[in-house]
Amino acid sequence: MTSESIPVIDCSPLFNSLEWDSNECAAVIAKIHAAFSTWGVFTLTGTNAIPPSLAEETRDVMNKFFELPLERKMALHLKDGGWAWRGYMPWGGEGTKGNIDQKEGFYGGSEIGDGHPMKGMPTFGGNRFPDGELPEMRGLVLEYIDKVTEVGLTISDAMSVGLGLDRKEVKRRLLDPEPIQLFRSFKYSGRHGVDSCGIGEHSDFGFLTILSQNATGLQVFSPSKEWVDVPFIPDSYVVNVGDILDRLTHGLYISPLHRVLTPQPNSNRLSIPFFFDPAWNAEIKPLPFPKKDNETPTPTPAAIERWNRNSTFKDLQGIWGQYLGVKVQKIFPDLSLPEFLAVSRPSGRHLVEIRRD
Ligand SMILES: O=C(O)CCC(=O)C(=O)O
Ligand SMILES: [Fe+2]
Repeated sequence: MTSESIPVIDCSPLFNSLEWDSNECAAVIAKIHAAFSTWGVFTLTGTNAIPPSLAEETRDVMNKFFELPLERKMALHLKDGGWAWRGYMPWGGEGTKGNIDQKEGFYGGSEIGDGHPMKGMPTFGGNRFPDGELPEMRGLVLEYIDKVTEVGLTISDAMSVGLGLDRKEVKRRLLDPEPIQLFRSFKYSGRHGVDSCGIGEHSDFGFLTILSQNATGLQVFSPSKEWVDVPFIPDSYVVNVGDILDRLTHGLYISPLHRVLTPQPNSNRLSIPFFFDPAWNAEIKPLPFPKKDNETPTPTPAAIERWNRNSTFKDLQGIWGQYLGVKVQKIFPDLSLPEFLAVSRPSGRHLVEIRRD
C-alpha cells in the first residue's frame, strides 16, 4: 500500500483574471511546476473555462454515442476517415505492447473548413459525427474542444512562468498559430476471459493531456515507482505531461507512465482525454531555460531512461507535424499519406497519396 497521492491543485486564481504576479497566482504556478517536475501529472480543480454543465453534457452525449447500435458506429469507422484520424474505434481495435485494450473510442478534433491550407494532412480533416442519430453531439464536442483548449493555453502560460520564461514564451514557440487539438473519448468494458488492461501502461506522445473522467480506473506510476490510483473528483481534470514536453524541458518535466485497470464486464467508465499538442509547424527544439545563464540543463539518468523507452524523439529536429505524421502512419500502415518530410525515421521521406475509396 502506498500513502502517496497525485497532487490536486486548485487553479482558480489562474482562471479568475487575477494578476499573474499576484501571490495567489504565483503559488498555483509553483505548485504546477513542482507537480510536473515530480509526478508529471496533477488533478486540476477550479477551472471555470469549461462550464461543469458542458463537461457533463459532453460525457452524457458520448455515453449515448457508445450506446448506439454497433452498425451505426461502424459506419463512422476511423479507417474511413483516413489521415484525419477521426471517427469510431471499435472495442479491441487498439492495443498496447501486443495486448488489446478493452475499450472502444471516438476520435475527433477541431473542425476545419474546405479551404484550410492543412486539409488532408495527418490529423486535419472533417469530424465524423452521427448527425442523424445524435444531432447535439457535434455542437457539444466542438464547444468542449474550444473550452478545453483554453485550459491548455492557461496551463502553458503557467508552465512558461514556472520555467522562468515570459508568460507567452511557450505559446509563441510551440502553440502558435494554433495547437493541434485531438479529442478522444473512451468507453471501457471488460470481456469474460480477457484479462488485459483498459489501456496498457504507456506514456502520452504529445505535449499535455487534459482528461475528464466519470470514475476511477486510471493509475499513474508515482515518483517512488508505485502504481497509484487517480481519484475521481467531480469537475476536475487530470493534466499530464507528454513525451515531447518532457524532451523540450530537458527532462525537467516528467512524462509519466499510466494505465487503465482491467474493466469489469459491466463497467461504465467513460473518459475524455484531450491531447493538446504543438502547432503543426512548431519547431521542435528545447525551451531556453534557465534564462539567466543560458546553460543547457543536463538531463538526469532517469530522464534518459524515459527517453529511451521509445526512440521517437531521439533527435530533436524539424517541426511537430513531421513527428505527428509518422505517428499517424504507424496507426494506419495501409493508408497512404500526402507527401511530407519526416524526421523520426531514417528514410526521411514518405511518398504517398490520400486514399480516395
Ligand atoms: O482513459 C483514461 O483514463 C486514460 C486514457 C489514456 O491514457 C490515453 O488515451 O492515452
Ligand atoms: Fe495516456
